[in-house]
Amino acid sequence: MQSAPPAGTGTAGAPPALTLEGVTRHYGSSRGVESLDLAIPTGELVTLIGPSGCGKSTTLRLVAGLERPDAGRITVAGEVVADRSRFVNPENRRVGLVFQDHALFPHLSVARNVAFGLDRLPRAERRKRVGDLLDLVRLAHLADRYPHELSGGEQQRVALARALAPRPAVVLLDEPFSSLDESLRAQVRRDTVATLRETGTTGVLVTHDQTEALSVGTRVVVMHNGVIEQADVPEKVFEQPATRFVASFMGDADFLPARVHRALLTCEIGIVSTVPGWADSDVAVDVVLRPHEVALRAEPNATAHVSGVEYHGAFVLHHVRLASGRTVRSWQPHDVRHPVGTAVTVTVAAGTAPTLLVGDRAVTTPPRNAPRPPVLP
Ligand SMILES: Nc1ncnc2c1ncn2[C@@H]1O[C@H](COP(=O)(O)OP(=O)(O)OP(=O)(O)O)[C@@H](O)[C@H]1O
Repeated sequence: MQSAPPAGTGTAGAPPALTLEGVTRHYGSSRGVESLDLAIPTGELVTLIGPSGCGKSTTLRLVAGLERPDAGRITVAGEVVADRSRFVNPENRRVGLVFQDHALFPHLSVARNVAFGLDRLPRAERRKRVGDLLDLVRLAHLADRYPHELSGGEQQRVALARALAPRPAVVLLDEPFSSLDESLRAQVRRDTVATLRETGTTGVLVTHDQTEALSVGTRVVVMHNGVIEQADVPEKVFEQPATRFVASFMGDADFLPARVHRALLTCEIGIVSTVPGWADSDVAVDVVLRPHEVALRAEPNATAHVSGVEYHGAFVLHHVRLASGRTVRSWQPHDVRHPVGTAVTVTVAAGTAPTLLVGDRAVTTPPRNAPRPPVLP
């Protein structure tokens, strides 16, 4: 499930900055990662997201050379760094690392931290490179300080400068903002992304935060149980999730049993939409409804009732219990609040083209051998 990279990245004719082909790593009987396939062109910033234990860190460790794959091949800027017969040590891969805790050397000054990976450069060149990097991350005035004399955001910028200094082909960022408090986080994230873009650096950024994954990544890779469920541009991952898992993990989603009959999608709440190209179908599916697509109208005779109201500031999330006992959620503007117990009619906002699932997979064309909808009495 891989898509073409977004326009504007990659260098014509150049190999991808990073390629994983069939990369597998098991730990005894537990699956770390399984058959990962991914190609990241130069200049892309890919975000890697998934629940705890899905294999994100294992993927980074394999690329960094801190682990060996059991099978498959990893290529960095056209050079095979790991496969069945070859294993390049971490220090000889063109891979930079930025960790959550920054992992700076406490006994070295800022400048010497940044210079750490540059020992092969002549002294004058090394000094120039360190100066350029400190200018880039706006820390030249703190070059002689030690890590404990820096704020969390400054430490993170030093870690980024240190990772970029040897001109890596790829920088791996393992939850780089999670130790920063909320107010600092957004600023450091903006600075980091700007620095990566300015230097044209290819990045893989692991995050737990869906908004971060969608807003920062030129492409988002969603992992689950050691496999890649979907790798695509953020809009596709959110608006056209490939699987039930991606639909529920990336944003809020409710699922209702539905039917596509002669190109008309219906479910418990009535007609949802037309489904072009399904004119000859009569298929049972599940429809994915996002709370921002669900509209409510108070109506005394309606069979659905508001079962919960959550105030989120700008918006109010309404939980609605349908006649079947199933629940859907609806975002309403902050000045709309239907009290618990209100009878409401539920509809889907005009123009919505919801995701349809057969089993756990999204379908865009009428599936062969799809389940027939139950015959209603
Ligand atoms: N050294 C190890 N020995 C045994 N099992 C391991 C080892 N490292 C990872 N695993 C297992 O491999 C799977 C993937 O772990 P990994 O650390 O890559 O997940 P993750 O997505 O990074 O999780 P988190 O978000 O919690 O950091 C998990 O089931 C984990 O228990």
